[in-house]
Amino acid sequence: SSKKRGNIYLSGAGPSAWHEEYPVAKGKRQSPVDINTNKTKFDPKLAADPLTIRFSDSCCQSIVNTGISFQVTSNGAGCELSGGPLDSTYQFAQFHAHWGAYLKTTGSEHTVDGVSYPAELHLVHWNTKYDDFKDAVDKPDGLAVIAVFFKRGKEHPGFGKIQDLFSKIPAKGAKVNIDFEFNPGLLMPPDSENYWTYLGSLTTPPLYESVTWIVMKEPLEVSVEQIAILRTLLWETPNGVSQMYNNFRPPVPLRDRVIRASFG
Ligand SMILES: O[B-]1(O)OCc2ccc(NC(=S)NCc3ccccc3)cc21
Ligand SMILES: [Zn+2]
Repeated sequence: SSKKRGNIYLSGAGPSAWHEEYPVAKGKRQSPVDINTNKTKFDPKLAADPLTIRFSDSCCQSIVNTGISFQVTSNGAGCELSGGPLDSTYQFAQFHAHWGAYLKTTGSEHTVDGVSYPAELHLVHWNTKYDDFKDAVDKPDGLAVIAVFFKRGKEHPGFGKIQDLFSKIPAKGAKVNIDFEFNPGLLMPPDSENYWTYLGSLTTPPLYESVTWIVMKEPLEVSVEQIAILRTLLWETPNGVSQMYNNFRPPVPLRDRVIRASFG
């Protein structure tokens, strides 16, 4: 039943079976991938035209439980991305995350030299050459996503303000307004100059090959309790409603791609 199939990670064989319904899952520019730092290529052009990341205090409107993550949605006002690998201006649409299970080291989608982080944040932007997000979402240059790894360390009070809303979105489709100022720029690591970039895809069905990935080299520190709080979100599983975790796609083959680095 559709209820049973509700959870794309836990129904059937999970991510390894997605190709049955979405053949593009075995495509040439799928994500996530392992970032083998011995095979990345420094591109001085990326440093010559620095990535310009602009966020504002007034750009986050609401938070929703999508059934596979939380999602903070934005009308994009004053939040734009350009430069670096991008040939156009991209507007901020939403951020969400992927994470692992208690006491496990997995959780992120991208890995670095085969190593996972406990969680990975995605800040999603769409190319303003298109009319809107839905028009951009399946175009080869349609989306640009900033990925920020989470690592266990000191508490991140800013992210904590978003997590305080989790109890208000207990089930798939639940949504509340964000009635305080939250600048997503708070979620960027101290050094956001150093990143890797490559052409890839959505990491969840429909897996559109429409994403220019910008993966920050430096992780963001959050507390171990904050990682645990991610798992207090709830989702449907074949065995009923339970804690949300392991909502990540493991890395897929890089195929004929080179990951470029903005740093030497
Ligand atoms: O790979 B990601 O998890 O991180 C980056 C990212 C961006 C977007 C999505 N998926 C979306 S927006 N699907 C809904 C939708 C699907 C098709 C049309 C409109 C709307 C997933 C990811
Ligand atoms: Zn994502």
